Amino acid sequence: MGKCKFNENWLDNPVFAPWLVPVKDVHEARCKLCKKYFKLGTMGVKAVESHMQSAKHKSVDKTTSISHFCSAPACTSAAPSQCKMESDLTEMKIGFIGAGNMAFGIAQGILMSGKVNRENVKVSAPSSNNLGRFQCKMESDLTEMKIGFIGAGNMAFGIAQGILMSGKVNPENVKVSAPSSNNLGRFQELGVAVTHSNSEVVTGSRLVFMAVKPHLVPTVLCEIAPFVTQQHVIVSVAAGITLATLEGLLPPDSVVMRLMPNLPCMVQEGALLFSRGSRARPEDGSLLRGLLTPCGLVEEGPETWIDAHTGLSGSGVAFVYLFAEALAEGGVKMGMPSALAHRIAAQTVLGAGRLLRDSGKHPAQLRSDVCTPGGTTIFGLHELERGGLRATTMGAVEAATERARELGKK
Ligand SMILES: NC(=O)C1=CN([C@@H]2O[C@H](COP(=O)(O)OP(=O)(O)OC[C@H]3O[C@@H](n4cnc5c(N)ncnc54)[C@H](O)[C@@H]3O)[C@@H](O)[C@H]2O)C=CC1
Ligand SMILES: O=C(O)[C@@H]1CCC=N1
Repeated sequence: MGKCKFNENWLDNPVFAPWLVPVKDVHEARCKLCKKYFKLGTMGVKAVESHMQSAKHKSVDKTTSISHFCSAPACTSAAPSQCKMESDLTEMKIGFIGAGNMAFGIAQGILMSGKVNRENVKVSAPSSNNLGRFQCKMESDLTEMKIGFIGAGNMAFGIAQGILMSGKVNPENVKVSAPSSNNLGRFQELGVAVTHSNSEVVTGSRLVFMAVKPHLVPTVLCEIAPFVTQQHVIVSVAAGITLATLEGLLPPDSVVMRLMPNLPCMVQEGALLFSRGSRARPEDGSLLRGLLTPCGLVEEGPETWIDAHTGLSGSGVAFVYLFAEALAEGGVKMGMPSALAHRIAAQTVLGAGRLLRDSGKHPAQLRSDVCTPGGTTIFGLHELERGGLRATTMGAVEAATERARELGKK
């Protein structure tokens, strides 16, 4: 999916106009009230709406709370004063005749305001074709959804932090389980509930992330199976563990998905790929995507890609860290203070990554842009080629992918 650009028309929206500012990078925008840049990612205007719904923004933008109702695309021409005439939105019954894109856009906008009660909205259409997304979207109002994590390790924390930073998920609706209290403190600091009981997480959640080490997944699935119903969505992040294994150990008709995230979800710059199990509907995929979008790039693909993504990106993060460490140590070897060299290496990796992603250029093109003929870079690149960096890196992705496949067979 392409990355969204800033649309000048958004500035005509009276709800956005008081705070939204375009910036040099067309894939970003700035909130002048929060003094914060935020990415448009693949969400476009939804990212703008999402920022507007964040706790931080709401805390500084008290004056526009009523006009948030107008944030749906179809409401952009309505003035805030018109909206204020509707004094009791929570009680109002709202109907849509027709379930097309415009109805969906308006419904989504008014529900995101949090001021309209989902139960008070009804949609009619002659066929059920378009109705699923209304049901899914209404049901999935993320602020209401109960989310569980089984396993309180690094990856569970990364995802929890990513989704909570969006402000869309209420920390009170999140619960995490682990057998010991060792890792639970940092979750409590996020405001989420903790327990030692996996079954308590399942019974109290609609969507459950299975985030234990792969070899523990079968044991934990058998433990929770009696509590899993068709209303649950079980999302495993365990490397290698296949959808067939997950479905085979849970009750028939369980809705299961397989997700491979990576650690930068923690800073909302993850790269995530998921696959739906045989009983997971497209709406379940949309639900997961909607939930995880604040964690970074979220893609859906066939299950055969998940192990490759594990090698390329799940593990790939560690390969990049190794390279960053080596860059810094090169600087130290050449006489630079260690702390400074590591700060510069981190910034170099970050800057190179952002330019690669945001320019859309092939890495070979950017590499060529850095190389002055007869200059420093080509001498350095020659050394890397001599050392087989490219082949070694491809081999690392292959080895990690094969290991994921192997884990899945156990
Ligand atoms: N760390 C990473 O960068 C990534 C990890 N993953 C996957 O995420 C999963 C978790 O990995 P990490 O978070 O790195 O591991 P971790 O070792 O940091 O966390 C595992 C957690 O599971 C808990 N646990 C152990 N037995 C349990 C049980 N019976 N019931 C409930 N919780 C139990 C542990 O107490 C710990 O909190 C693995 O399956 C891994 O393949 C996927 C992508 C990236
Ligand atoms: O090393 C592992 O097995 C996990 C999966 C991908 C990243 N960490």
